[in-house]
Amino acid sequence: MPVCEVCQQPANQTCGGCKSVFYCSKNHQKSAWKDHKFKCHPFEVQYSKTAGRYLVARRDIKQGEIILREKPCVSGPRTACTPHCLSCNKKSEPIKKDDVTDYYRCTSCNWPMCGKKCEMSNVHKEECKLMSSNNYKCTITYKNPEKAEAAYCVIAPLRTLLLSLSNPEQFKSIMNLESHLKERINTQLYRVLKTNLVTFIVQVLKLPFDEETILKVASIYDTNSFDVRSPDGLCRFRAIYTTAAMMNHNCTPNTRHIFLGDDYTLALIATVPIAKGEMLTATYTQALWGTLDRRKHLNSVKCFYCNCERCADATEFGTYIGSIYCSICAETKTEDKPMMLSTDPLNETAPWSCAACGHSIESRQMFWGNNALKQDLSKMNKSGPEEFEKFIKTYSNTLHQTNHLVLQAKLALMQIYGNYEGYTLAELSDELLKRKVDICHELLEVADKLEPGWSKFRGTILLELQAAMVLQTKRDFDCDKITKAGAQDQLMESMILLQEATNILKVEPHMKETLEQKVRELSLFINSTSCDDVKF
Ligand SMILES: C[S@@+](CC[C@H](N)C(=O)[O-])C[C@H]1O[C@@H](n2cnc3c(N)ncnc32)[C@H](O)[C@@H]1O
Repeated sequence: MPVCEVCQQPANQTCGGCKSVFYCSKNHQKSAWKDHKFKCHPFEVQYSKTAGRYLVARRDIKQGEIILREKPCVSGPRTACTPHCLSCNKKSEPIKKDDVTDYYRCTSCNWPMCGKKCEMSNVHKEECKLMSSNNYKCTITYKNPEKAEAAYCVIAPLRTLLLSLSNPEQFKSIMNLESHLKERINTQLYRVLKTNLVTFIVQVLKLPFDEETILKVASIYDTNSFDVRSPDGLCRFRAIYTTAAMMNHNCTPNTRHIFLGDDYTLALIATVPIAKGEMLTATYTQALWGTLDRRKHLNSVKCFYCNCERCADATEFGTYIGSIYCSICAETKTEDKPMMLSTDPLNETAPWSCAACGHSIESRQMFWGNNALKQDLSKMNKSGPEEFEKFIKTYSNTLHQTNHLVLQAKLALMQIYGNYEGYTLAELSDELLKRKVDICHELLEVADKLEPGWSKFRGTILLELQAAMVLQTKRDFDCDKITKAGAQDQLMESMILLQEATNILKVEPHMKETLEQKVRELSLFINSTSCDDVKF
């Protein structure tokens, strides 16, 4: 018989939030809430030999439910980044004084900061005192503001090490996280850290930590930290959330996370219904990467090979996102040209072959080909559609319509058509408007398979799609391509998409009001179309 959390007497009522504690009465549940609310999670930590600790649902979790809210335990700049303020993490803006351009700098330690307020902030106080008392001054110069500065690699580990004095409990919980130091220690990055970071902590700041502890902290960051960005994209840093860090990876995750408020509280959201006993998963990679790239990335930055259902399926749930057309069968005139597929997707060295003609290539050739085209994509002029459209056309004999590189080009096009200068929705020709709608449909079909449910990816596509569809309906009606009843049906269809986009995205910072406004505007418009004399 379970016992009451408060009085230890037999209890038959359970907390509905976590289903893990019991109470004998409503009164005792109420009195315990002020402490329990910080521990009331609908999940628990379990362990497996192959994947370490992971989170499992203790009860059924609804789609869209916020599963966890957690404040960062510790945070700091990324290992190498362009100058950012050490306090508010905002990208540093140069200022011009007496013909000299430079950043505002902390008057004690010389690190680029925003101004006096940031310089005096609590987050910077301790590290600044320590650096100044050891006569250390930051040597970053204002030369190339876009250069990633390796000097930033010392700050986040330093802050974590200082926690051992100011908050030993928190320090302990961080040191308890997976580090993979053994796998990282002989890498190029850790050889550099051994010189830079360890020297800085031990010799410059004269702190009493050994090399292993210092590198373990760096390694814990690399394994567990979240890449945090402010909604406007100006602030970027990494932070450790010790509970969320228990979440394992899956290439088709069932959660997504957002950062809320000035303190960047992490909110974890269920993107699909999660049944009691199921693992809660996040993705540590990109949905629009093929299996070869995802598994290589996970192995190099998180030290494991993913063996999830998507990785094990050579077709990646029928999307064929990592595949290319067979070069031997390329001339086939049919709609379904044969594709090259990995003969063993969980083995990155396995050859790729064509089921139709048996032609086979080494996986390294796939890597090289992917890398070369990825480089092309990354260098493209992102302010207009021309280069992305040309890319898709140029490689249409090799890359099929849902190949990952083509999808990345289409994602860029979805954003450009309808949003960029010269390509706003109203400025798009009928042909380009149709192009936008078609691209959105294609991306949505892939998103439904690879990031289903309430993922941000699906929400964003739905929002773009409905806006383009509404305009297309107006234009089609105005030139008598469709009847009024047909137009109303299409608008209702757009409304369904908009409502789903709203459900998915309204939790994102600053999105709720804009989305609700869009729903109001579209419903007013739909109502107005029922008048007899309507002109759309
Ligand atoms: C952020 S931690 C997650 C919690 C971790 N399992 C632990 O015990 O602390 C990331 C590490 O978990 C492990 N991991 C996460 N997802 C995994 C998966 N799908 N398969 C195997 N290991 C995984 C890897 O060791 C990875 O570096």
